[in-house]
Amino acid sequence: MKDVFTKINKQYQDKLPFVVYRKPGEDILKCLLQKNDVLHQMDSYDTSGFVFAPFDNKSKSILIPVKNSEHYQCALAKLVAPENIDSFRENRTVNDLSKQEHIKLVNNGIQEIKSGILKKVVLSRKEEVDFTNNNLLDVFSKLLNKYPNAFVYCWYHPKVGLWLGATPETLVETKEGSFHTMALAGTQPYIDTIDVQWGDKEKEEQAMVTDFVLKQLSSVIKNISSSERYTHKAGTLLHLRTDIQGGISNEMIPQFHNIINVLHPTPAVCGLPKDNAKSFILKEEGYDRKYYTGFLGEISFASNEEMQSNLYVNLRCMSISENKASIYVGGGITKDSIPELEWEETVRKTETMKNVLL
Ligand SMILES: C=C(O[C@H]1C=CC=C(C(=O)O)[C@@H]1O)C(=O)O
Repeated sequence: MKDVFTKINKQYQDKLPFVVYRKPGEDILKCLLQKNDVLHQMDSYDTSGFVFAPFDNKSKSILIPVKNSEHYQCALAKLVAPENIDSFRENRTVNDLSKQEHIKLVNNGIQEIKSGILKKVVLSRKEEVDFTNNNLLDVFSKLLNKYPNAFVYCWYHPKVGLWLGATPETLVETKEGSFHTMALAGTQPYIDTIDVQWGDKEKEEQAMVTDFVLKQLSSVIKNISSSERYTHKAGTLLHLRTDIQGGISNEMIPQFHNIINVLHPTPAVCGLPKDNAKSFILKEEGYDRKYYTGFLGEISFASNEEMQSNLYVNLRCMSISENKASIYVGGGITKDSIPELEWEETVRKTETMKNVLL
């Protein structure tokens, strides 16, 4: 692992693109080090590499191609068991201006829902904190250890920026003809147990995601089925989760971008109806989400041998520039949302990143 970290440090100092990541629950660290600083914008999925896609698909996704990169992988030291992660602690100071602005945004969202234009909208904000730790890989190691069930990554391109995250949400996994995704929504703090009750608001907001995903996929994925809804632990938070699976054949691979397009952005990060929610977000949020609530991960569709993909929604993430880390957080708004509680949920979500920074 030390060798891989040395190579990544050198790559970063040389201002060359790289990504280093670990899939949920695995103990293998993988990295791709691009040999030049070309910005590869993706036109199709008929390729192999690591995709980094923005929320707004009007901007193109970026690929670190396997073809132009050195790739390494190594075993990780034994991971901290998820049970050992601290429960959520209330230890935060509040920025009153951000709070007022977010509450105003949520109130606007609720109005739009009450007027019938939207059913659900996911509203977010960006919070800046000092980033004084100049050892990037130290922060990345903390993410790996604290969030063993998350997809943990550090991604860099000199023409785009530096991003880190630990996301609990899978967008799409395909392997040997099988397809898997999830509907993840609804949040409460983890306090010592996952045996918790969920309110109607959370159940409804998560059901909207499940229904949307099942409906969208029914025409493109074979034998689609879904699990019971259950509680999923993500660091110091809990979410409601439903697993959705089906079959995908090699002939469907050329249609892969359609599958992505019907799903992304799901109502877990955007809203319903999708187009109205997206317009509302782009107009009202007042900042650029960039790659937050986009997606990222491996695709391997260039050869006939090992066609597979592992893509995750970019949540619980931050971008870093100079001495500032920008932490991105949001939450699903429905007719039953209480603005003050929605604000508190975003504050709790910032802790996923703050836990490794402060
Ligand atoms: C939009 C985010 O979370 C989504 C995923 C899980 C739970 C969510 C919620 O309870 O609102 C969100 O839909 C975020 O973490 O910024």
